[in-house]
Order: sequence, then structure tokens, then C-alpha cells
Amino acid sequence: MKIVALSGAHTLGRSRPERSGWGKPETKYTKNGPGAPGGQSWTAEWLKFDNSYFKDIKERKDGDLLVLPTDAALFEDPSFKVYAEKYAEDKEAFFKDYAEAHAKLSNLGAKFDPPEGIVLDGVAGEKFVAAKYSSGKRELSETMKQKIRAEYEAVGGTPDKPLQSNYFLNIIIVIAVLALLTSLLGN
Ligand code: HEM
Repeated sequence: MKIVALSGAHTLGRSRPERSGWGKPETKYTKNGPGAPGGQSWTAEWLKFDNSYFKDIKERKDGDLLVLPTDAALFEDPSFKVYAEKYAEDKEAFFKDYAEAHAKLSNLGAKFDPPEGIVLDGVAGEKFVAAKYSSGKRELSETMKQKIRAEYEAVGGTPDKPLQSNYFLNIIIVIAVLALLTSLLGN
């Protein structure tokens, strides 16, 4: 169910042959953009999130729309087909299953290879260590550790001493306790 639902994300966006090698350089749906023109979309209205991906693949209705081998498989494999047919008929069922699958995928985080990160050619600045954006095991870079330390010190913390007491918070607590006592004793 999840693979089929997640594939429905191809309702949005385009494929560009100069990037992935898949899709046409331009179609009647993409030649005027919006954004940089070109590429091949899976659906006619490729900025609108609905179940048109499943409808259009099922019908193979237009040579200008993209069907990758993995998209086609959704209507060929019997265990995928049950869901692909359902989503083509029922937009709400697709939305519900997509939301669940998307949340699950996001919450799983991602593993990165190599874990120490990569440097993109020609991009200056901090090395891209994607692990730091994922859930699970966190690896903070030295730059990030220094940034957190600087923020801690900026609000009065030092490495050897706990933060100063927060007077405003203390006043609120005293008022809250007094209010509670008054209401208990008053009745
Ligand atoms: C079965 C596995 C999948 C395959 C083989 C696949 C393949 C591709 C390919 C070849 C492109 C075109 C990239 C380009 O040329 O710029 C693409 C784009 C895209 N994919 Fe997938 N994909 C898969 C799964 C997913 C999943 C799970 C999602 C999200 C939940 C997703 C969302 C997208 C989106 C939104 C685009 C359009 C990006 C844009 O417009 O720039 N795909 N995919």
C-alpha cells in the first residue's frame, strides 16, 4: 500500500532528461513553465495534488505524460494493482493512505552514506552532513557545537555553571501558588 501511495507523489513535478535521463525535454504541458520551462510531467496539471497520476497511468491517455517503468509496475503487479485501481477511483482513499505513508517515511529519518557527509563540487561553506537533519542518531558538527555553546553563553550560561535563575518565571510561579491557595482556602 505504501509504495503505491508514495508513488502518487509523481502527481506533482517533472522529470528532466538532462538530470535523470528520463522524460522528454519539453511537452505541451511544460513548455510554458511555470518556473523554468521544459521536462516531462506525469500529469497535465502537475502543480495540483490529486489522484490524476493513477487515472492517467491507467488510461495511458497521452504520449506527452511520463510513465516510468516503476509507475507502470503499479498497474502490472497484482499486489500493487489493487491499490492503484483503488486510488484511481477514490481520491480521498489516496489522500488518507498517502498522508500515513508520507508521515511514516519522514519519521523513519534517513541513513547517510558516507556518514561523515559529502562536499558538493564547487559549493563553498560547511560540509553537507545530512545525518544532522535526520532523526535517530545525531551527529553534531564542530561548527554546530560551537553555535549551540555560543547561544548558551549569550543567555548567561557558562560551561561550569548552571543558568541563572529566571526571576520572571519565579514571580509567575509564586503568583500561581498564591492563586491556588486562595482558591482552595476560599471555598
Ligand atoms: C519507485 C521509486 C521512484 C522512482 C524510480 C522515482 C523516479 C523519479 C525520477 C526519474 C524523477 C525525475 C527526476 C529529474 O529528472 O529531475 C522523479 C521526480 C520526482 N519524484 Fe520520484 N521516484 C520514485 C519515488 C518517489 C517518491 C517515494 C516520491 C515522494 C514521496 C517521489 C517524488 C518525486 C517528485 C515530487 C518528483 C518531481 C521533482 C521535480 O519536479 O523537480 N518520487 N522521480
